[in-house]
Amino acid sequence: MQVTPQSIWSDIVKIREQFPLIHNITNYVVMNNTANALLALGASPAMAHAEDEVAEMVNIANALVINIGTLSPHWISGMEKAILKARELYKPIVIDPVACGATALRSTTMQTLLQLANPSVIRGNASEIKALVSANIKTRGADSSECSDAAIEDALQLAQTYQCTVVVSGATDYIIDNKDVTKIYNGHPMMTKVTGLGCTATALIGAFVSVNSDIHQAASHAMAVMGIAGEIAVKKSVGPGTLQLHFLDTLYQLDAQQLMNYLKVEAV
Ligand SMILES: Nc1ncnc2c1ncn2[C@@H]1O[C@H](COP(=O)(O)OP(=O)(O)O)[C@@H](O)[C@H]1O
Ligand SMILES: Cc1ncsc1CCOP(=O)(O)O
Ligand SMILES: [Mg+2]
Repeated sequence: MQVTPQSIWSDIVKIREQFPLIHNITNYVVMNNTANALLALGASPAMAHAEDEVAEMVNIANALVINIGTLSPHWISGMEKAILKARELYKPIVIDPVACGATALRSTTMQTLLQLANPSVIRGNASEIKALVSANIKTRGADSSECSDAAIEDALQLAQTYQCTVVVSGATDYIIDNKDVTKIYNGHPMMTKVTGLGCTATALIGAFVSVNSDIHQAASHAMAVMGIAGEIAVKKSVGPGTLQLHFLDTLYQLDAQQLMNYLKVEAV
């Protein structure tokens, strides 16, 4: 398994040709942004959380993204139904444990959903990944209070527990499973000043796993695209407001040459 400009580009072409439907049960804060990011990449987003329709939506979707950013009881039931249907149909499930460790509701819900889901990928920042492993870790909210390097051991443990790929995002993005560790060095600190770019990363992972069954490679491709689009967009931006706009436009215009010019990856 390698992560190269060519391997990333090959997946982007597939996404743009196949227009995969990505079903997101996500949060109020980022719904619009993540839908737009999926469209800009070339995928087709659907945001649906009602208990009465999620199974039908999963039925036609190519991947399911579960994000616990703004939880409530009915949403949790919807997430459970969607997960059960996705498992029945062998569709990939990607999980974002937003602010896990900040409140008991988030931590307990996440444990229940993870056991139910058998996820393909869990993507969080360092604080969230650590909180998933140790119940005594308390986080301050959606933003990480630690560097991604601090969660490598926890990510490995999580990957072993759920037999899945774990992504820890941050200055360096770590993509970790039982066998491989991939590090992506792309990105820019200003990305942490735009709410929802972590959730966007998780949604893009959904798009990549829908066209690439090598889950570790697909997740690495998504994080590389996030970082590269972020870096290019920052150059055109004067702050987080314009970064949000330029990020979408850059994603839409991303080409093979830019991947060659910008990719900074290391496989361990
Ligand atoms: N210090 C940083 N330097 C470069 N890129 C970063 C940095 N922090 C986060 N990113 C990038 O921002 C995106 C969102 O990641 P992150 O901020 O860790 O997620 P979250 O919003 O869930 O906390 C990712 O693509 C990540 O690579
Ligand atoms: C701020 C906030 N609060 C609940 S969900 C959410 C968005 C978090 O998005 P991200 O983790 O991608 O910054
Ligand atoms: Mg997040």
